[in-house]
Amino acid sequence: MLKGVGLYKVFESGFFSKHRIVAVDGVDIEINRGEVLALVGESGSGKSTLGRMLLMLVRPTRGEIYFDGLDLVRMKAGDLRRVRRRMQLIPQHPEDALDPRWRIYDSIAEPLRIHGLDCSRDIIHNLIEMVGLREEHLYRYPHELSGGELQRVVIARAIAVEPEFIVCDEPTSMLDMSVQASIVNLLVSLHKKLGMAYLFITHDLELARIVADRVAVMFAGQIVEEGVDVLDRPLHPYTEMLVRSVEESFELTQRSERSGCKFYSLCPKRMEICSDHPEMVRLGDRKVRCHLFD
Ligand SMILES: Nc1ncnc2c1ncn2[C@@H]1O[C@H](COP(=O)(O)OP(=O)(O)OP(=O)(O)O)[C@@H](O)[C@H]1O
Repeated sequence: MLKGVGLYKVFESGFFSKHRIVAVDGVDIEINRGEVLALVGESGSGKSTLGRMLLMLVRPTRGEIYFDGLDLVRMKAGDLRRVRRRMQLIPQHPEDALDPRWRIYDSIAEPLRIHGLDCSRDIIHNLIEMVGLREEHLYRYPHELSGGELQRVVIARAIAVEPEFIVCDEPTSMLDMSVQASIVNLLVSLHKKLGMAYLFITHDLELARIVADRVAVMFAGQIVEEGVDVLDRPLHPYTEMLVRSVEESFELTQRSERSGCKFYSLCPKRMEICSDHPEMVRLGDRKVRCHLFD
């Protein structure tokens, strides 16, 4: 359903674009209809940039994105606006998605109005119930809701337009432990009921295990491994290290501009050949970018 091919994103800043950050470095990614793909990796590995690129909220420096065969990168702005209804974002900070001056009712109705869909009272009331809130919440302002309630509102707003694909970008990481589980349960139950596909971005490996059909592991802007039981049977040395030391923070040189494998300097299994760039290798239902499997 959604496919990214050879995606790169370079951020440039400073005078004469002196500073270059390669946030996404040659990613191929595919998400099937109704599937949950978890995207895991440490902070700064490029997960959010990749997620936002797939929604065309960030324009790729290079590469292609296809949604149901439609070429999003070359699409005209008006057509892209129409396709956007079918793809939504649930961001890490729910307050970013809501106008503080608007009542919750208007925030949920807004995407329906924009896309010329039915935004009658019954529809809005049904949406607020679907996310486990009550009618009274509709008439409050964002600052009158808790973090968990705000995230439920953002979810209601995202599902209002009946999307086929949602990027959930660390949707629970800013919430108290006590409400995290209830938001995950809500997202899982909505997925079962409505059947949309999720790209579920998280650095919480346990959460990825619970929600995902498939997991992709990102390191330094690249997907280094992808498949069904990646976290239980890791092949790439980086995934092994990530699984083993979930609680530790590695000293990573993530933005290293060296050629060859990005994980070279940290890899306990590096070989001479690893100074050459490794291609993604397919092993049954698994893909891994490592010379150990050439
Ligand atoms: N708008 C931007 N301008 C410049 N650099 C950016 C921009 N957005 C992201 N970056 C840089 O790109 C890299 C990847 O960032 P990104 O937010 O995609 O990583 P992430 O894996 O989602 O991290 P986190 O888990 O902390 O959200 C980082 O080095 C970040 O500083």
